[in-house]
Amino acid sequence: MGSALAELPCDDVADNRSGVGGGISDVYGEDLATLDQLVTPWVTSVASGSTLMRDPRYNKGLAFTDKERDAHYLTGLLPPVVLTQDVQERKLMHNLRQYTVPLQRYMALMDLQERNERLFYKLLIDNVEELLPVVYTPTVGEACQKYGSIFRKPQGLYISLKEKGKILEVLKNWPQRGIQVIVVTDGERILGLGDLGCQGMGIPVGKLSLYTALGGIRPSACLPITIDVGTNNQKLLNDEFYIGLKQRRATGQEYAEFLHEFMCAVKQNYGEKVLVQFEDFANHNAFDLLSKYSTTHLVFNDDIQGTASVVLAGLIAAQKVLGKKLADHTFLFLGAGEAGTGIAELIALKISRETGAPIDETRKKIWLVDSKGLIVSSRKESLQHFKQPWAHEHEPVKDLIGAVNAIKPTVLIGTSGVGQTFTKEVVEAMATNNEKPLILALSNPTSQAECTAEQAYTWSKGRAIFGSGSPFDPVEYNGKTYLPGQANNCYIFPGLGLGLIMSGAIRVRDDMLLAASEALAAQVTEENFANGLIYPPFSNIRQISANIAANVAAKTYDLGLASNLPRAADLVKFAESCMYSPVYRNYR
Ligand SMILES: O=C([O-])CC(=O)C(=O)O
Ligand SMILES: [Mg+2]
Repeated sequence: MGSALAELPCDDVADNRSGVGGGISDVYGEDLATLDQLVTPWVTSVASGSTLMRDPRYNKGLAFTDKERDAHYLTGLLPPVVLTQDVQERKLMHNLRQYTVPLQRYMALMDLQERNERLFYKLLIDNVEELLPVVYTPTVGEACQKYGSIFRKPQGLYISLKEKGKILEVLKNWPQRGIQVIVVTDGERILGLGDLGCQGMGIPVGKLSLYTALGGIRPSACLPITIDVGTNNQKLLNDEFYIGLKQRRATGQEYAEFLHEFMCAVKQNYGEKVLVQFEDFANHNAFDLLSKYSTTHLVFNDDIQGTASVVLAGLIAAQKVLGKKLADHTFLFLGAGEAGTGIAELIALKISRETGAPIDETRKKIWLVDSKGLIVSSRKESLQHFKQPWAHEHEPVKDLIGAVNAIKPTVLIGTSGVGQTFTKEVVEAMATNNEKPLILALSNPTSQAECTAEQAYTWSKGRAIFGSGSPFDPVEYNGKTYLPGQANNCYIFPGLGLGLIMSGAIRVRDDMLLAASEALAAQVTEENFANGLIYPPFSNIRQISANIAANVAAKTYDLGLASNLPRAADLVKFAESCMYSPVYRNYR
């Protein structure tokens, strides 16, 4: 026996087989058992008694029925009461709300995930707006900073330089088969918090929880990985609780070879159709890794491509509020790294697709400012390669306010990783030049946001259309309530991933990102627009993800990059039917 299906007798096999995981049988065919036997160095046995209760995938706590307790040697191991999952959920939400410190809520949720996985996902799905900021941005940032101190159980796979030459063996140690999504970081640029080394693990863990909760990928098909090549963070190197290698980062050829071994091992162990999401790598590696592996693997960089796709969706939606086409805007970015240049490139591509103008031309509507000022042609020689396409003809401008005054953008986007850089002067200049300035402060977590929602609304006298990477509460200004949108890539990657997996995609293409953006933009309702929103609320995110997945899958089929045939007639229905449900299963 190898598959999760076989581990426990279970009444509702249908649920088990739904999922992109039923997906297991769809994607891997009936070969899974064989595949398992080939790659697994151990045998799974049927769990019962206390072992069953200690396995978070199967534990139901007080929700085990008397019949189940009887059949699985649990009688007496639990107090007599039998609770429903709904009552358990209410109790846990009540308990969570007692904690006032976000990190305590984070730790309580991580404990739940390790104790009772289905209940964890039920909470997350049913209370997404309340819990997203806890398991994800911004609290996950603080968790990574303190990961060494709060570390209890490894939640993903750690691959350090010590494992050089043995990465394939390390992958085989991971207990689950049928992996469909890997989120990997090397911890060098965690959100806008910089190099957190091995403690970046919180990010792949958090992203993958959202793959399941928001995108319906089975938890057991998700693999968080942290590659530890050292850290240049002296504070961590001096910290006795630091969990990673205490050495400075490997770079250059040593780094490239290690990552190459990893990427080859992943393909060898999981095949062509495993999705590898690169997350929070530093600029100097992120672009190279993406371009190197996008022709041989199913890879996606969330910070470059996911962020680009979510921002483009907001801009497409905003056309309705602003009454302007994308091509009629002038865009200015503060920050010319992964997010900035990634978004800029996708906007240029979209305008080019819409107008037929060559991308070299459409890029000219887009300007970027980095730490040295406006990116202009006279700086070209000294610019990193990913900034060069944005070096347009203009005299040098030394800072953001100078650039706002010179370029007069209609859209201002912050991707600098530096907080409080959209000053009052900058926002006021945007409001002077535009009836409705579109301002996106995308850097995470909240402390790194270029400005707060309150600042954007107050300084623009309530005229800004504002979105941010980290969540902000509604703002009262002049008797009116403003709802800031959260332009975070978590709108995109769960649905995109689902679409790639359900179609059996073998490569990611920009057209799939455009398809994701269009699907997301189409979910914004008149009511949302009336509230000043350019994104739909998260409360409906599973449906949104299913729609994104369907559009991405359709594009994948159209491009001839889908390997799961035949194509389902109704891709939205198919996406929905693939999604993992956290409702408990009955054990026979
Ligand atoms: O994790 C988030 O909230 C968004 C993101 O990818 C980043 O800031 O690096
Ligand atoms: Mg990221």
